[in-house]
Amino acid sequence: MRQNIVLIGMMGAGKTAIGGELSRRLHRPFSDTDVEIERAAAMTIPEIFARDGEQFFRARESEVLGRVLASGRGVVSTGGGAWLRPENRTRIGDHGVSVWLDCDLETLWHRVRHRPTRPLLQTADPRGTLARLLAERGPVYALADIRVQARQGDSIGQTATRVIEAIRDHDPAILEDK
Ligand SMILES: Nc1ncnc2c1ncn2[C@@H]1O[C@H](COP(=O)(O)OP(=O)(O)OP(=O)(O)O)[C@@H](O)[C@H]1O
Ligand SMILES: O=C(O)C1=C[C@@H](O)[C@@H](O)[C@H](O)C1
Ligand SMILES: [Mg+2]
Repeated sequence: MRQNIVLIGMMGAGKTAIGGELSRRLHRPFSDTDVEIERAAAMTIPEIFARDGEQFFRARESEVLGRVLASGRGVVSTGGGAWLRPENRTRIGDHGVSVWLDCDLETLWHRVRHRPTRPLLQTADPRGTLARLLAERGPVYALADIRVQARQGDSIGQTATRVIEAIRDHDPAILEDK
C-alpha cells in the first residue's frame, strides 16, 4: 500500500515536529524512526553512535523504516540520513509518498546549534559541517516525490498545511480515508 506520508530532509528541518502535527490532523498513526531506534536499543542516538558506530546505526535505521512502513497509512518522520540509502528510498517509494522539508542553512543552524543530540555535528566547526551536509545531500533529497519549503517564520501549523496541500496536488488518494 502506498499511503504512508514520509518526511525527509536535514536535521532541524522539522520532520519530527511537522510529522506529529500531520498525524494529529489526519488522524493517522505517527512513527519517528529515530525514536523507534532509541526505544529498541534502549540507548540514545549519541550513545549508539559512540558505542556501535554510524554503520550500525544505519543498519538499525533501515530495519526500523521497513517495520514502520508496513502499517500502510501512517505518518513517518525519518532521521536526516535515512533517505540517502538507495534501499531506503526504494522501500519508501513502494510504501508511501516522500515529502522533502526543504529548509535553509540559517534556519537549520538556528534550530540545531544548542542541541548536543546530533552526533554528526560534534565537530570542531559544526556550522561548516551542517553546510557541507546540506550541500551534499540537497541533490539526493531533491529526488523526493514532493518538495515543501519549510520557511523561516512559518509556524509548524502553517508548514503542515502546506504539506497537506502539496500532497493533495500530487495525489489526493493518499489523503483518502480507507
Ligand atoms: N516552523 C517550524 N517548523 C518546524 N520546526 C520548528 C518550527 N519552529 C520551530 N521548530 C523547532 O525546530 C526544532 C527542530 O525540529 P525537529 O526536531 O522536528 O527536526 P527534525 O527534522 O526532526 O531533525 P532530526 O533529523 O535531527 O530528527 C524543534 O524544536 C521544533 O519544535
Ligand atoms: O542527518 C543525519 O544523518 C542524522 C539525523 C538525525 O535525525 C539522526 O538520525 C542522526 O543524528 C543522524
Ligand atoms: Mg527528528
